[in-house]
Amino acid sequence: MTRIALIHATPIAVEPVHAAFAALWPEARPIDIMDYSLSPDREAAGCIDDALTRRIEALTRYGILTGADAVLFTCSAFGAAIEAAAARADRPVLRPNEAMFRAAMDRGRRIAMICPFAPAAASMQDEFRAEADRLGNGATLDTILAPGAIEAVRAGDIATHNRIVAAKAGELRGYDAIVLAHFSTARALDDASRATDIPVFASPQAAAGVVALKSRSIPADRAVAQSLAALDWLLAQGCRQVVFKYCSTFDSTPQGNIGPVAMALADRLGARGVVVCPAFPTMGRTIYQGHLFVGDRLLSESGMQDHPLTPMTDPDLRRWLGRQGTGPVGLVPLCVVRQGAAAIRAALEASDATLVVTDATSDEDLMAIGAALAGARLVTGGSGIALGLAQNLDVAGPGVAAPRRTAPGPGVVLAGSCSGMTRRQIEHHRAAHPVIEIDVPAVMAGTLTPEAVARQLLALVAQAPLAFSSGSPEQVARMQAEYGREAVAARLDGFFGDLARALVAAGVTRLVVAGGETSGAVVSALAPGALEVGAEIDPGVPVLRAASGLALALKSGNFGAEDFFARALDGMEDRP
Ligand SMILES: Nc1ncnc2c1ncn2[C@@H]1O[C@H](COP(=O)(O)OP(=O)(O)O)[C@@H](O)[C@H]1O
Ligand SMILES: O=C(O)[C@H](O)C(=O)COP(=O)(O)O
Repeated sequence: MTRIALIHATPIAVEPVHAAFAALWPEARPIDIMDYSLSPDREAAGCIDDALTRRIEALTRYGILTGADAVLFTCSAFGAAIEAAAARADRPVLRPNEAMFRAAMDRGRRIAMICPFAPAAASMQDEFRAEADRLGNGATLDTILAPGAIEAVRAGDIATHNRIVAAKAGELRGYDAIVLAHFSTARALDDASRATDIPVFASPQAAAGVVALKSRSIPADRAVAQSLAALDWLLAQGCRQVVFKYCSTFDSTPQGNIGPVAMALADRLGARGVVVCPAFPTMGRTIYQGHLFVGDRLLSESGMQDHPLTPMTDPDLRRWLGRQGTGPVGLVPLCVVRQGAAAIRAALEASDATLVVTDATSDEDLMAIGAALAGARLVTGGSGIALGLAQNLDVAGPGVAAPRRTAPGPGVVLAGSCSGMTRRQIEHHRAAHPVIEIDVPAVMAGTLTPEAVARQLLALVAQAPLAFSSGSPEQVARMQAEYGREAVAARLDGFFGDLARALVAAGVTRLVVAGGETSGAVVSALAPGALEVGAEIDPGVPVLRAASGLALALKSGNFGAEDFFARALDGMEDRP
């Protein structure tokens, strides 16, 4: 059982943080280390002096001596000292505000912090500044003191505390998010959320993180290194379950990257019997006897055998992983999955293999697999695997925020996927909108520039134009034979990235992108920061909104119905 040393500088933080653990992570064992002189001493010192810094370090060492897997400070007034202690510790040492600040910055740049304990304000401002600088997002934090609130809670009058904090929240205008400064203030989260339309965040509840990598088809050693770095970061945030998400068509080559990355993550986490389940039944991706199907076809006959970067020529997931050097791979067959969560868990635990392909042909199977994975350190799968994982988390969340608004504005479609579905969607779009074919040989020869295509698109922007590079398997094979697979992909990635940048710079506010790699290139070039997930346009493809107001739909080549492009652009329009 994971042991977390909680270090409290004030008694008023104890109850909220325990309540948060009980709700969000009941399997953990939080232990309390209390030095209630810290908070008044901090107030008297007026800053984090040497003596306080040494005390924070000693407490961190003591927390580790108790055998804790991580140390969490519950008082917000010691940021720099905690950072210094963390640098010397051999396991995660966390400040209370890290996750909350990031969650708030995901909502936009203008953040307000309601702060009942004035001496904590300066160091929290510093922490916020450091995080905003690290992310380069230009976020600003205004501190709003809430006189009387801390005194009320110290006197046990929670109702008054909550009323004061909520009243402050209700007065705020023009902010993208409000954060509540201390663990003790989290008590007022519900009241404050009711008092305002602005999303409100508190420390204990803001504790989830996603890292999006573009590692599907880069060299395996780089994919492993990037994934391990992401894992370390997530562990440092205190994450207790890590999901390695890959495509539900298992996009990879005999060199990787799913097998090597999954093995490296399992090794770092000491995990065995790790589930491998790319099933996404809603999209026709099912697994039976370890073989992946797309609709009523084996994967290798579904069109994926012609994929430009990751041609999937073998539907046997165990054999495919074996070619990627994973060693023997286990199987939990459908007949066991149908016996339910306990049987699945027992089968995974009994397996000698590190990786275990798990059959699933329906959403009910994914729910049972999800239940079996409660507490598993590592899970791997397509996006469908998430279906059954949420039930293990009793997360109310920090309140539902009002969706971001997109200024109605010009919309453009970019297609780099060569999948059959994308090519049909392009033809469908052509019937009512202008469609421009990007001349790939001219791109490779350097005679066609992204700026030229941007100019063509912008001239037609009122009619929802589309530009595509998507070629038939024969055209793709010709380009690759002439220039090499990686060179074509890299050049087109760069082209789409520059094209998207030029379009957004010229005022495009709605962008639909077809193709996973192509979407990765566009997002890397635009660097929009965290994206808010909105309504689902078609299964597996939501509207995404950036803090800047830009709306995106990033579509796997295979996903979406034939009329997807126009519907996606339409779905991004804000309606009164
Ligand atoms: N005409 C073309 N010839 C060769 N390769 C192409 C062509 N058009 C696009 N590509 C490449 O095909 C790949 C498509 O991958 P991706 O965008 O991930 O789509 P999907 O989601 O269908 O896998 C990209 O690497 C892209 O650069
Ligand atoms: O066809 C598929 O299943 C896709 O390649 C896929 O899995 C993409 O998934 P994503 O969730 O859109 O990355």
